[in-house]
Amino acid sequence: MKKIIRIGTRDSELALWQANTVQEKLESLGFDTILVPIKSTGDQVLDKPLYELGITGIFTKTLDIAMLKGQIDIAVHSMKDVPTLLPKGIVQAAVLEREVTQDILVHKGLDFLENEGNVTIATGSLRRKAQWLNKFPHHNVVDLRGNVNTRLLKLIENDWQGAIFAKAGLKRIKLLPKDVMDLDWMVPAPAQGAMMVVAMENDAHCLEALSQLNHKETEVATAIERDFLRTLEGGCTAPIGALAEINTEQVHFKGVLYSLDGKEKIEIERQIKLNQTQDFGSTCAKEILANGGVKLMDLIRNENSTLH
Ligand SMILES: NCc1[nH]cc(CCC(=O)O)c1CC(=O)O
Repeated sequence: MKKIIRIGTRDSELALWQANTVQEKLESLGFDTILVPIKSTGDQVLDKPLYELGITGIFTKTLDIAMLKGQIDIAVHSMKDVPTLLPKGIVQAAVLEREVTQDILVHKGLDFLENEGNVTIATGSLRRKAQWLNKFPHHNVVDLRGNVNTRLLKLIENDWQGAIFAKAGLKRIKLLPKDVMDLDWMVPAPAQGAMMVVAMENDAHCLEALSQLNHKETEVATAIERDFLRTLEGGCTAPIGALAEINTEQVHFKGVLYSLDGKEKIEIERQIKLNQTQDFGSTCAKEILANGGVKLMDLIRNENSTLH
């Protein structure tokens, strides 16, 4: 009998769309699959403390646990939500071709850009908040959480001028409004717009199947961005953006670190040959750390610990 690949996914509309895409690709290659939607409650218990297994990401934790318990074979994630260090035993098995990378502002008219009055923009992301405040220091930025659908509803219900989203997410579930503002000046999150599929490192069958879904260019670009993030953050969340773009034989990289209030910014922009990208992301991060980044990261760590 053929082994059926159990595909674990969160149950938001975007997560299901992404898992369906992986399912269709595997099926068209001749693999048998089944979707296993799992509520992302994060409160399931294993016989070992989570930190011992290296389980951290709030979006990925539930699926990691299901996989370690043997309830699913593979899991599909938005790659930008995946912590840079994977839990023991779980490996990156495929990265799918990237969607558009940029952030967008969903708004109710752009007259606020000329207004002197109170402007309120909503986002739950430190990175987006810092970059917005750097450009518009007099605006208010308020917190906005929940999945994409919830956040769109909250924007409609509240008296805000706009909210920031990843264009890829809204495009995928066909909720991208006609007149959004592309924020091309905003540096996206590392791996934004890409999907990662993980599997158990000893599961040869799934690893072989998933290798056929891997998109090499996206894998290279996201590896650079995540190396940059891993070296810079050291396990703490900070306003960090990174984008590697490949044009034939060249990679163009831009990385930024902001203070939480957006007033300070350290950035790096570099080109490198496509065949020389080994350690490139972490080299760029080390340069930021040497240019005042160590001090800025210390400050962010202190402010984060007084907030929580
Ligand atoms: N943090 C939530 C999240 N994770 C992935 C996406 C969108 C898809 C992507 O960026 O790959 C989103 C929503 C958003 O940022 O607006």
